[in-house]
Amino acid sequence: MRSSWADAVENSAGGSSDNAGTSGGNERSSAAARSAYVPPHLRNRPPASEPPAPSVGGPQSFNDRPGSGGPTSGSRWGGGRTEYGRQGYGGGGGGSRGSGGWGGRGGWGGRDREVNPFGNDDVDADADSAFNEQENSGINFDAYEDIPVETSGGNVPPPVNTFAEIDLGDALNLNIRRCKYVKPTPVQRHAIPISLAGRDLMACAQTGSGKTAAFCFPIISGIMKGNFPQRPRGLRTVFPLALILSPTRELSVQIHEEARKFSYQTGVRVVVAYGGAPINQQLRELERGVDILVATPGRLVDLLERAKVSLQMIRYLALDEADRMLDMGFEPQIRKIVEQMDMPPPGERQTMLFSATFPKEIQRMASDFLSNYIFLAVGRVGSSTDLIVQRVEYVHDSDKRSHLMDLIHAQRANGVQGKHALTLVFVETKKGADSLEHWLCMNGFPATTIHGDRTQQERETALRSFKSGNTPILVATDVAARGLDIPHVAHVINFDLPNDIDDYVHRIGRTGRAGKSGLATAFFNENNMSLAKSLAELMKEANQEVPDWLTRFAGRTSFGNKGRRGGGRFGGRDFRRDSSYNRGNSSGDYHGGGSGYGGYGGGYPSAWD
Ligand SMILES: Nc1ncnc2c1ncn2[C@@H]1O[C@H](COP(=O)(O)OP(=O)(O)OP(=O)(O)O)[C@@H](O)[C@H]1O
Repeated sequence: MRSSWADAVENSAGGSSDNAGTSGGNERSSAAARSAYVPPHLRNRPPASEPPAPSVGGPQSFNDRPGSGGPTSGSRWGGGRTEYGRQGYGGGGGGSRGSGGWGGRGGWGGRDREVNPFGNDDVDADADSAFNEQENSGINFDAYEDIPVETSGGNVPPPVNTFAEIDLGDALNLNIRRCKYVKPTPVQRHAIPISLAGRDLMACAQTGSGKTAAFCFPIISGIMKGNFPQRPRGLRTVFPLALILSPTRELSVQIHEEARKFSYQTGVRVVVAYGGAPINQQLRELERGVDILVATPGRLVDLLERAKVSLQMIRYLALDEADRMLDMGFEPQIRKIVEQMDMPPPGERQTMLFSATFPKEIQRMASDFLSNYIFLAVGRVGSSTDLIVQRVEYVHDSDKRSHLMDLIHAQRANGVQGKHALTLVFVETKKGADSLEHWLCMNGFPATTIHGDRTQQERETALRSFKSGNTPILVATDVAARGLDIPHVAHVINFDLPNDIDDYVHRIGRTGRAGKSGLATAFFNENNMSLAKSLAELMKEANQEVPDWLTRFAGRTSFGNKGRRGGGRFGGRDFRRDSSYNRGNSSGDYHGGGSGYGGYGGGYPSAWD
């Protein structure tokens, strides 16, 4: 235990045992309740029942739970915090500029006016000044300059250094300037030319490094410029050209918001569909036209079974958090969507898989969805960014709460508090999240929680209150571990460590994003021994100080460490380069790519940047 933090620890303020069970709170839990397959003759009937529409939340005290009390004294922490709920996310944007260039149910219809997602009127002037100042949203590009990049696959298109080098189209370029993106991040430098060249891609890049834009830009640009067959008209079924799948509702909402900014005034219409929100509202948005559909798998399967969406015109498929989408929880739904409905097969669509982590076994499975693909790794697969200072402290379960309080007090004493210092606390169970949130509130720390047992409206309200700084502590299960881009998360605390090192990587990746620094603290004890080796390795790779006691635990193989991160810092990432893979695929054309896939050291082209 570090003395600087541990010195302040006093007697435990009451133990909690939040470690039991598993985390939940994603589409997995709702998947079981999905309606059964609807035969064609019953399709297009109105759905039998709808989930109730979320009510508009009013002002609430302290956190987002009615009746949740707590001390009201203290400068920033006490007092009645308010969260103002609003209607849940309904789907695509609001209107249209009327280009409607793709017929059928794509593009913006003539009647609608497209709402400006940048939220100001004088966007052009704003964009120009931002461009001229050569400013950006604070991203520190120097932090990324020395990151090694590996690509493997045949005929890899060269990377670019600027957005100007790529012909994304004027309207999209203007939006990039409106977003204040001055130059591409490393993953964007490589991934965008690969995708624009029409190649399938499996891309692995660190958390917070700009993967969303890396898959959105080529899709939007491709739809803007593409010459697609007329989509059927007059049916109650819509035919999107692109599908972006993500594992959680909140992440789908976030991707939708980003994609709407990137596609503003391009004529490309983006709609989101996710579980827990009224389906009718989403159907209305779909019927107004959709080019890019962002969805969670469960809600999409529902829409497909109701024949409200057809995938037969899909030209672009992107899986964000692809390893999560293909793990045991989601794989059946993903296979159903991608392989068993009407989506064109690999080779006839372009497929892009993105994540910060990509275990080999998942890569192997993912190759089913790809054709002659390029593998791109920016930094080591599954590594954390050096921008995050990682601390790990030995804390018994019974001491965790008092230790947490000490950390938060220390933050306050250091002046790191308020709107610009949000703290995200990860716990293992939904019950544990509720209990810790309640305890924090009772002790004068404004906290809220997000997990799978809360209603979608509660989840959205909690997230909004956290983002705004009204409730600067968010207690979360893994539902918030992936993809969420929340500015000002200064500290991620793993109150309960996850069982899998990749989950740890995603959790701590909620801080230290887009070139900014962050802090991650983990409470480690005897329950986490199986993580000791991979955690010590990960920290070492990221140039972090590894406590001696953790190194000792890591050295004890009897704790069942998997140690699957071994093999050198920058080597052996594309599973196709493994000798075992090549033994089983001596033809070398497993991916339909024909020649060039000779495996590691055997003609499998690999380039380092
Ligand atoms: N070229 C750029 N210039 C400046 N900021 C950028 C650029 N590209 C992306 N960003 C910003 O960087 C932040 C992180 O991007 P994004 O959420 O896409 O990361 P990510 O790689 O998908 O992370 P995660 O692995 O956690 O999902 C966002 O706030 C985004 O707006």
